[in-house]
Amino acid sequence: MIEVQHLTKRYRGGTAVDDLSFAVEPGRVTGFLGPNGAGKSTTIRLILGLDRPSAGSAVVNGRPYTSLERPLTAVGALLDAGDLHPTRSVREHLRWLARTNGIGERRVGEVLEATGMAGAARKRAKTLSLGMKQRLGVAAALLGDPGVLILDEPVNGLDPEGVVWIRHLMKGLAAEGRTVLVSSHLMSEMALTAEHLVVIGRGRLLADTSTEDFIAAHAGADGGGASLEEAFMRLTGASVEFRSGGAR
Ligand SMILES: Nc1ncnc2c1ncn2[C@@H]1O[C@H](COP(=O)(O)OP(=O)(O)OP(=O)(O)O)[C@@H](O)[C@H]1O
Repeated sequence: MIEVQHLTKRYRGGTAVDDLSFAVEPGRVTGFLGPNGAGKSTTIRLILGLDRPSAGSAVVNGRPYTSLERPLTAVGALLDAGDLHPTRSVREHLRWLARTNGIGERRVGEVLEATGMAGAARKRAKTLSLGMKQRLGVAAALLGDPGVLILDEPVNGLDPEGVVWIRHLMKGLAAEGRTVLVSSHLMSEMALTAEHLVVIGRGRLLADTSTEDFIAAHAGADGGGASLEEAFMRLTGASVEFRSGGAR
């Protein structure tokens, strides 16, 4: 379980996360949505102890991430899939992570199989496609068999087979009773994957509800046939900071 309470992060230029409170429950996939610049990545960085909050707190299983003894066995995270040592191979990267977290060698083989990366185990990081880097990032997140998974834009760069694979993977992890928080801009994919949504805009909480209720609550005047994309755009319209010319 992830609990965020009155979380605030101010930068010189403004406030990225503004008095944000929500909880991510185990046993379901929670989609973390918001327009560009809404504060999703900053919130995730604060949960993972990669940044310090200006105020408020974020805890995983009741404890700040930085106080977890073997963090990879509690929380698996995919942030920037490109953040790899360029000349290290796929297997070496996972071995290094396993070694530094007290995780046995056998688990490396298991996550390579689980992510479809076994055939690419000897490839160097710099030669991987974006989709393969994403798969390696997911493999690293799964390495410690954690009860909590945080995935920032995991669908980026995946081919259609990969999109279906990650969808089933996330649902399967949630069905095992794990806590799964996933950020994405792909509303059609989120509609298929996330049972619950936390939606933010300009660093503030806009909605914390089931996907079904979210769509129903923000349906158009006629009420029928609304998609998650339409509901999202209706709710976040006022929070969008970057709008392309000609867009409504
Ligand atoms: N290190 C930083 N210094 C200053 N401002 C920052 C920093 N990191 C993020 N911000 C600002 O905080 C706000 C939130 O950014 P963040 O990356 O968290 O949004 P996001 O919801 O993840 O956006 P996107 O969907 O585009 O990835 C933005 O206005 C961004 O410019």
